[in-house]
Amino acid sequence: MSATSRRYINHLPWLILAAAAFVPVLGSSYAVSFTFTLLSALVLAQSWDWLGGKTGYTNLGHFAFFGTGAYSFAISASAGLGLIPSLALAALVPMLLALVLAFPLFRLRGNYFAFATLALIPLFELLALNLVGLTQGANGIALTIPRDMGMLYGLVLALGGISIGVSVWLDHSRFGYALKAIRNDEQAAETCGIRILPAKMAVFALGALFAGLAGALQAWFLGYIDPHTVFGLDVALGPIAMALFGGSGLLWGPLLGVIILGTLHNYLITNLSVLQTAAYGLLILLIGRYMPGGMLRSIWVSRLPLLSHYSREHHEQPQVAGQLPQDPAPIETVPATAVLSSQGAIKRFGGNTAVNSVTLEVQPGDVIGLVGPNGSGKTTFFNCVSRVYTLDGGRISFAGVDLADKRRDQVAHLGIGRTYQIPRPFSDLSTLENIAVALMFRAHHPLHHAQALRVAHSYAAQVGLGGKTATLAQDLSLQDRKLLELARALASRPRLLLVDEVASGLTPAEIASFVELLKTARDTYGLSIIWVEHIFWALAKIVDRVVVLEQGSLLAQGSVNDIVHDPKVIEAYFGAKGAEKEGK
Ligand SMILES: Nc1ncnc2c1ncn2[C@@H]1O[C@H](COP(=O)(O)OP(=O)(O)OP(=O)(O)O)[C@@H](O)[C@H]1O
Repeated sequence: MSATSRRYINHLPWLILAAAAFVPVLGSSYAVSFTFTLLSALVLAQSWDWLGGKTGYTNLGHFAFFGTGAYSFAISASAGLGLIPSLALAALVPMLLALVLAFPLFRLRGNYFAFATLALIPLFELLALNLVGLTQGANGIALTIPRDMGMLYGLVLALGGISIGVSVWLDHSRFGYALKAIRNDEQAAETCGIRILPAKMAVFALGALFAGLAGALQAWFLGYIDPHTVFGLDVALGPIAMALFGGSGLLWGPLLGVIILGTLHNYLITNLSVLQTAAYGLLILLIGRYMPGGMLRSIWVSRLPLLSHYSREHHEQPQVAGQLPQDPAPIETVPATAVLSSQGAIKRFGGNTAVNSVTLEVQPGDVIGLVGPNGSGKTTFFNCVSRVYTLDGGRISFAGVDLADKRRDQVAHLGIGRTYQIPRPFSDLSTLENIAVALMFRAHHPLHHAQALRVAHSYAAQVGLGGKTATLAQDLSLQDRKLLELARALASRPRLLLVDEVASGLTPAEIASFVELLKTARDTYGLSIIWVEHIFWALAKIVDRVVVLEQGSLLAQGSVNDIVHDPKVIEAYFGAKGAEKEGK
């Protein structure tokens, strides 16, 4: 196949959209109505996917915003408000509604979120039925504004094009990366400095705005709405099924789903009227069973050389020639005061006191080894510092700032970076994108997304991942994922780095090279480090002091040599007999 034909195939979806512009010129009025319905479904499916596919929240109640937009438009147009103000209200009301609903809804995750949003649809249908003064109840509203099919078609086409433009923008923007980070791991996203609730609210409201406008156009197109037409559960899930069918999270997934399922739905309605819903449902079940990621991700599409790029999510991989672009953020001077101060910190889980009155000070440039038997509270202490947990007593402050009322992203912005015992990179982002997220959302000198992606190369090279910048984090080995987490944490430019059990699962050579990396990081950035580790020989190479926890309490602290010979520590690790043996 020639390069030109290949280029056409690459731009096929845009050509399909462009072809839709000619339907009113060339097609029958039936074709215009049918394409209008498909475009309206495209706006709904595409806007649903910003929260569903990009952010990982299954919002089954997206249609509630469609209905709210339809009613806002119908009510204001019937009140003689005029086309533009009525359309503006149809955008504004669902958007404001989404912002209000976001507070209770985003307290939920996974299936709970999905079911809570599903409940919105019957709830809004009931409201529309009962707020008779506003909605005229079951009688519905007949629109007085005359139908202008040319304008309607132009508006829905523009809205469809803009909704795809928004999806493209999300793939190339800082905001889009925040959503992808949230989809992967909310806690890790916060650790990179992302404020997750406003990001989720913004994408929820944006989707509601588009759904509301689609509802307004549909109301105008139909000339009449009643509660069931715009809030009916039988139609509400259609656009979601379309996005899932085509390939949720992929740029062209919703469009493909809309074309195939929309056409099929239309065919079944006209040819199989009694069984059409059952046949449609069966087909969706079969697709879910045999192509769980949607059609575009199915093996036969992903293996076709010409179509395979449609089955992959967009990843940015700017190439850098010659010398790697260095981070423009200046290295901060090391402060004179204590970096971290824990005064009598207590954390309980029911009757289990996991951290018991721990008092500890970390001075600028200190490297501290935090050790203790399994379950002694080391990770819980880290989680208290990074505000995964709220203290039950005592106080932890960083550079004099009490962390008690800080969110996780604020803790990250103050200058605390961390890694996790089981690495938590953003699995479906590449090495480069993982690091770039930290560069985009750090407090100190945050970078624009394009620059962040270029500078990320130098952090990847620093930890030895220079040859794996395009590899998805989920495809990296355990050691590489740990290195990636270190690079991501360093890119945030922390002043204190919490490193949680890096050595487990690594070979001695890998551990030794990790120690060298930590030393370089300490010397380059003037970092303070607390390293939770069981392997004393590794700690001995770098730490200034070892702090021992046992059953949540601080048992001892001192040099590595003092600690390994301390009978209390030996007893904590090996029991009384071990201590006796060591004493002999
Ligand atoms: N979320 C939680 N809910 C209930 N108990 C918890 C929770 N997290 C930790 N614990 C308990 O707190 C205690 C300390 O656990 P923690 O993971 O902090 O120990 P650790 O010293 O890091 O252990 P390891 O070396 O095995 O990682 C343990 O008894 C653990 O079971």
